[in-house]
Amino acid sequence: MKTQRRLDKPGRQRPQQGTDLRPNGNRPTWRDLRRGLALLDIPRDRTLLAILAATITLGSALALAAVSAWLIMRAFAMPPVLDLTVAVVAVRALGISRGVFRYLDRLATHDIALRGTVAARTTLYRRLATGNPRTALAARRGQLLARTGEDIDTLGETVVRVLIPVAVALLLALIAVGGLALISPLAAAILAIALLLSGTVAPALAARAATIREHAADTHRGEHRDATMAVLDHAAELRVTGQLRPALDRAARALRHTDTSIDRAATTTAVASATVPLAIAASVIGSLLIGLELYGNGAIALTSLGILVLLPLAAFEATSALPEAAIHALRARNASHRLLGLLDDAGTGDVAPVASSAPAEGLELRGIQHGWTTPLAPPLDATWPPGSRILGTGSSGTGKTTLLLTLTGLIPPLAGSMEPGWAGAREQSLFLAEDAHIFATTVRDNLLLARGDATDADLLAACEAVGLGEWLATLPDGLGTVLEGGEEALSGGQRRRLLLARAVLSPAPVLLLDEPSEHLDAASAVRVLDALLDRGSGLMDAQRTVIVASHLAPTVEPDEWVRLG
Ligand SMILES: Nc1ncnc2c1ncn2[C@@H]1O[C@H](COP(=O)(O)OP(=O)(O)OP(=O)(O)O)[C@@H](O)[C@H]1O
Repeated sequence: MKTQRRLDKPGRQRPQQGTDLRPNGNRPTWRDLRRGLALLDIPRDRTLLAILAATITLGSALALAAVSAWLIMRAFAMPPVLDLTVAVVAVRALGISRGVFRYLDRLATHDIALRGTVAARTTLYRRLATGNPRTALAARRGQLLARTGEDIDTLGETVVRVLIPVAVALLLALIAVGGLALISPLAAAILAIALLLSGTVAPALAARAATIREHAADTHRGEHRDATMAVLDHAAELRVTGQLRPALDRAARALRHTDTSIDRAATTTAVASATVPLAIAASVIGSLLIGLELYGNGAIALTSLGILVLLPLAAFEATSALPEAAIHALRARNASHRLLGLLDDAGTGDVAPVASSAPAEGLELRGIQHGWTTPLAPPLDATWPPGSRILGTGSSGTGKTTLLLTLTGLIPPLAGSMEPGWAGAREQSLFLAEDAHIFATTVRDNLLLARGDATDADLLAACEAVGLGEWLATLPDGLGTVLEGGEEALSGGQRRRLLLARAVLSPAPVLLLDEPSEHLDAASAVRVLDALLDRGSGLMDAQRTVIVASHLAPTVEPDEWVRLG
């Protein structure tokens, strides 16, 4: 009995949510985060500037607290007003410098983060483009988007949310403790301990709570959802086989575990949240008691007593950002782990990109078996000299696209070999995927992708050859017309023809086209297929090898049929 739905095509792995385990099962580590941060290429000098600006920002708050305390206490003694003016001006200056330096700090940190994400994205794109093509082909589109989008953003934010705040908290703690030590070393020691506790215990607890929550979301909530869906989808069968009660119990148990985990996470979060105010209270009360005693003995002035009490309040501003930093560090560690999975899978990026001017050598297949995990067809032996016209047919899912990807050298075959080899195949061929991208730019730029040095006359001739001449004549700016929204600006048939024009323009000696007639009306579809398979049609140079995958039957006879399923 089928109790679980499988939505993916067989062979494709569903990624886990949250704490993403790599396919080989290993878990994210802090080393992953270090390697991930290296991708950001963080410049040392800019980072130091950002830390300086952020420290001055919070340092201004600290100094503001000290000067205000002094001012309050001094004003209490009602001195001549001129005694207070310097302090009053200092309070204003510190208030302004705080705002100014916060702005500079934001500019500097965001600059580092944004440059970092650009660097990481460039590395990832380059690796995907030039590394093992199977990595990008096997990943689902959503997965790639998440890695290149969200995960790299999370990694970039680590600069703003973790690295700079931790460095600033450390610096500020040193300054505050040092400043307080000038008045009372004992009060400074208490402040140091309180800062250490709130800077380590609270972040550790916050991170622990986040891990518990994530684990609950990954496992128990997933179990609950699966068990509930099984009951909802198969209640009748489960009742007949006596499995309904155990299935309901399973769902209830998973829900209980989810609730327990969430409660545990909430308790841990509550303790983490209480740690910082408790540390502040301990430090302030300690300072007050020490200060009162010192003041009573005449060892310090009233103004120093004020500073002793108010300074610790401001000293915790930097540490209070650390629990959030710890949670983000965990998130960035997981993102880094997923990214590195993709990068490592893609390899070192030393596979040559497709060069389209290689001479045609033809193809010689010896026992090729194509497939992702298991062979999709019996071994294929063939000799296709330059200029061959080959048609791969078969119903949906029989492996036509996979065969083309294999012959282009984009995914390795499960068995067999090919002349001119896989790198050679990549160099001499152009694969035109069914869903090849149309960019939201001009018609010209969309065509120049296939051959950068083509003239407007070449582009117009290619459009004419694929039946886009009339359409092009109606466009306001002809080749210069921008396709707003990319493929949304085109009908399905126009899109196919534009892709076909790319194939016509491309100088690659071997062309592999996946369903080139899709979305065309029935008569045009067969006409296009015939033109591709007929060497004399003039659509493609007679010396180019054209391999087409299609579920349609042409009216001309190709040089060879490859029948799949
Ligand atoms: N990226 C992938 N990763 C793993 N398996 C895949 C992948 N793409 C396709 N497959 C599997 O390979 C098999 C053949 O798929 P393929 O897309 O080659 O068939 P097709 O004949 O081109 O189908 P269609 O006519 O529907 O496009 C299917 O079982 C499919 O699930």
